Amino acid sequence: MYLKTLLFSSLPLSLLYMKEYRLTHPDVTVLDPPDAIQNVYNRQYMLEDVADLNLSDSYGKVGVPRQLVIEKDSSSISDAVSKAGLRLPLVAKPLAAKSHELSLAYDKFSLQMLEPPLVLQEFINHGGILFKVYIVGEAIKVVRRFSLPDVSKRELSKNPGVFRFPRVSCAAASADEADLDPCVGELPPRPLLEKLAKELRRRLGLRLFNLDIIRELGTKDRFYVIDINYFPGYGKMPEYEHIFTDFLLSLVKQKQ
Ligand SMILES: Nc1ncnc2c1ncn2[C@@H]1O[C@H](COP(=O)(O)OP(=O)(O)OP(=O)(O)O)[C@@H](O)[C@H]1O
Ligand SMILES: [Mg+2]
Repeated sequence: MYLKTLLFSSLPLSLLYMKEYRLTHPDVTVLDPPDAIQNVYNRQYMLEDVADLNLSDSYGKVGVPRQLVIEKDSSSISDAVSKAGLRLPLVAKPLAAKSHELSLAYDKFSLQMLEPPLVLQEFINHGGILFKVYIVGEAIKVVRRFSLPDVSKRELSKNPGVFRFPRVSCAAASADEADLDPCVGELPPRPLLEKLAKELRRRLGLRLFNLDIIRELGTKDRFYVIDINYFPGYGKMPEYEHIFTDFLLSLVKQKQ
């Protein structure tokens, strides 16, 4: 059966056009609606659904790092951070998720060197390992990646300043083959990920996305979602050919 599908990435221009197009072409399957996609393009809102979900069961707890949005005025950042009670170090991320110029701020005084608009997020030590959880409709695939190393209290006092760091996902090698400490490298429990993916599919209104998840150092079951990407590089997902084909076939079946 012939299935017409559309993927929309050039936002927000396509938004209006899409709404009209959907009305005039009801036979076309839209994989994910542009307004839902747009929500995960802004770091202020992208993690809101994870925070609201506040998932906690016998397999673990999933939250988001505490964060603060700074719209403008870098001189006010230090006060805003104190007021919000955020702990250093902080990861500074541009508000627009398409920009990847991230930095790590070690001390309060250098916060004024940051350039708003940005999101400041508490840095969570996680043993330098990150879990990329790919979601394709009902399917979930998890891979391990090397991530930023932990920051000790000693380093924190010895290294004042703001450090820009390169795009970690481009540099990071797969940690799947690495000989890792089981406390750090063990994949998050499958039932927990299934629950999380199911809820987020519904709340975000999306079918094609990934989650960057870390496990807090020294814990077995305390997880944080630090980033959500729409339509990530599925080429790096093992078995993507089967997973994607099955996904498209399931759409055909639904249509029938
Ligand atoms: N709150 C945090 N605690 C600890 N490490 C973090 C935190 N936020 C980000 N990182 C580290 O910084 C990296 C990049 O962060 P993030 O994924 O939010 O940025 P990004 O620009 O969207 O990157 P990418 O496109 O590579 O996913 C993460 O892979 C992780 O190593
Ligand atoms: Mg990321």
